[in-house]
Amino acid sequence: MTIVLGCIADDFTGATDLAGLLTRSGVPVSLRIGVPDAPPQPDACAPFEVIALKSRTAPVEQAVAECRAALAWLRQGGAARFFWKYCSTFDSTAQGNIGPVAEALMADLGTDQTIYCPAFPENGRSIYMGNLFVGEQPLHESPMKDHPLTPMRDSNLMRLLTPQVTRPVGLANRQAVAGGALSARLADLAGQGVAHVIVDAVAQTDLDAIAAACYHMQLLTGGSAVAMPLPELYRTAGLLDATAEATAPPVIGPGLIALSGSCSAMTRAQVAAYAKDAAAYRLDPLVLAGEGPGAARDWLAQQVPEAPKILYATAEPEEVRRAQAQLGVARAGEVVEAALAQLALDARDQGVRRFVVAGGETSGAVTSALGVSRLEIGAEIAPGVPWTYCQSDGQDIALALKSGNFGAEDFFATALRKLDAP
Ligand SMILES: Nc1ncnc2c1ncn2[C@@H]1O[C@H](COP(=O)(O)OP(=O)(O)OP(=O)(O)O)[C@@H](O)[C@H]1O
Ligand SMILES: O=C(O)[C@@H](O)C(=O)CO
Repeated sequence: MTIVLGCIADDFTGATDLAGLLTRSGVPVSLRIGVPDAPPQPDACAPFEVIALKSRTAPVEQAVAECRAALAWLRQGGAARFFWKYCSTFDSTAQGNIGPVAEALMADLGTDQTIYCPAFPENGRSIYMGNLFVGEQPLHESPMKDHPLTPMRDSNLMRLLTPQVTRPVGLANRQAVAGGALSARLADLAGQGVAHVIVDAVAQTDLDAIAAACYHMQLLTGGSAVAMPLPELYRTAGLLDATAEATAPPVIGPGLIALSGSCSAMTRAQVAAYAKDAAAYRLDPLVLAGEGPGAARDWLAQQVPEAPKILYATAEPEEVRRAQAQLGVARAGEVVEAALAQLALDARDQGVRRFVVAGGETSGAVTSALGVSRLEIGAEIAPGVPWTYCQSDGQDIALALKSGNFGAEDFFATALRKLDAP
């Protein structure tokens, strides 16, 4: 099948978030882990293809190269429209790659304008006058200010994006979006040479209006929610006639585990809630850096595969800062990711088949260690978090990859319950 929309996501939880929201419309969606080595086979492609990268904190050159390779693969599969998915909290490092990737994709596609819309109202992310809010807080006052890898200290998307790009940045504000004037505003900005347009959105109706005005653009960028209306728009425009076949999910063995490397505020509450009833082991980056994950692996080896358990490095901001001060930001993250990846492998070899993983970077490390290349999208657990199915070492497994701030406080228990009763 020809690819109708080719999507590139900068982390794994973001990729499952996007794939899950697109799946709501009943279109076939395929999620690949990394750019496939083999060229796309038309009979093995879905109209919506999502390629998951682990490029959010990668240096600009590396992120650009990976995203251009993903674009080339998707174009080979027939895609003419593309979506660059980054975080709904616009997570990027000081040398952020959101803008450079967008500019590189625009250059490859020969297009002069794109939009930036990370808003996700269902999960409390909104944009007003170019400023991003998390719930009622501006981004820079929200818990995202303490993120271990991408602390967000400014809420203004124009100020965040401008240093990342070479061409002018502009704003299409809520008045233009809600007043039906977005297309005119984009044309006006294009006339002024504005290549990068931040678009306000505070409600799903705004996102519907944005998608309707922009679905024809070669490149759209944003969070998952602005992509959600695209399948229906493509259907109406005659670009898409496929509907996903209803297939029964594979039967998944009962062994289960939760692994958390996210230090986001919601994950901290979720870990605390789950640890009340599950066996829990806390990973300390300083111990991991000195002694490796041996003690955690021994602990895991003592656990019953079918019993609820969680291994987590999730910690309060002061503890994260303490580990980073001793190890450096990158090494602190790496030892945790490497340990959780090893523990996932151990768990699989012990017979665990149900994995709930919190954190995008963490999910990237775990999924890669499990040797997964493609995910089937299953039932949604919470907005932006579906169950997914894949094979690891020839075994059917289920993975729920949870973005740091998504899901309610009882997420881990809810996820595992919903696997059997969606
Ligand atoms: N105690 C800790 N000290 C220092 N770094 C930590 C600690 N615990 C986890 N980390 C690192 O913090 C990073 C958290 O990023 P991750 O993407 O996994 O979570 P998240 O940002 O909350 O999730 P998402 O991107 O999906 O919203 C990882 O690199 C992880 O290894
Ligand atoms: O957009 C979001 O918030 C998530 O899909 C994500 O990217 C978290 O890493």
